[in-house]
Amino acid sequence: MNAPLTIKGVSAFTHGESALTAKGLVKRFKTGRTFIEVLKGVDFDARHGDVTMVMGPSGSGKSTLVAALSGLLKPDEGKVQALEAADLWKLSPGKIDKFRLDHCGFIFQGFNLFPALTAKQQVMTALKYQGVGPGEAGRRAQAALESVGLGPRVNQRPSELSGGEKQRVAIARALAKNPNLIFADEPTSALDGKSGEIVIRLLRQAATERGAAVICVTHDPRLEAYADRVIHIEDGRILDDVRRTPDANPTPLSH
Ligand SMILES: Nc1ncnc2c1ncn2[C@@H]1O[C@H](COP(=O)(O)OP(=O)(O)OP(=O)(O)O)[C@@H](O)[C@H]1O
Repeated sequence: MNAPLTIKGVSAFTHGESALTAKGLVKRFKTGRTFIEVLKGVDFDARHGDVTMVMGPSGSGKSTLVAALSGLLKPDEGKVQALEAADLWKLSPGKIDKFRLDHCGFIFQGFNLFPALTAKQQVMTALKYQGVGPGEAGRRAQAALESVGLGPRVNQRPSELSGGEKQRVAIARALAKNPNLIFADEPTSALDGKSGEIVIRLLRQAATERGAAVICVTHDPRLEAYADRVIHIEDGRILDDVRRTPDANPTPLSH
């Protein structure tokens, strides 16, 4: 699958082409009087069309790594080249925000939905921030929600949705803007097997069909079946990095 793709806001790219390259990432946190080094010189890269899983024990630095790669948390040392940004952390804070808005989709554990908004309004709001007009935003929000199987739920608020449905709204919101980079941090951990499977399949689809580079932090070894690459991190260092072929028929997560 090598057809060049054109995605809104970015020049054509090809499956397998580099989407993001980080070199020598170091992050320290101050705890009391001492500093703990959570990332110890991490080199990382991700390609268009790949689902890259980041796995490792609790506290190993996975979320910190994703935050540093995605412009959410400035590393103390190192460089992140992402899409056309040669050095993300050299950009002004406003430009980093704009980069995230234009190119990144985030799917985190807590859903981060606005309690007062319906599913459709959640997705529309994200698109409006990007400058999409209300009519177009409405159409794209409806389509995104239908694509995650929430067509009948578009007018429901978070309190009226199950955990799995909320996570699907968060995915629709992240995918509606056609992001080139998708960062997911434990996207299935709060979900039952069936909902988790829908979520990981949608991420797989975004990589395969749209050429998004999906970077997914997980504890769940069953998600490996959907990955093109599995990176193990321990104590702030990458231990191994294995390329694989995603399973054609992964075992259902509900089993
Ligand atoms: N803002 C912070 N201030 C101080 N320490 C922090 C901060 N954020 C993270 N840490 C510490 O950094 C280490 C790595 O945290 P991180 O969240 O990256 O790990 P993780 O691998 O994602 O863990 P988990 O799988 O439990 O989510 C942990 O020891 C954590 O306590």
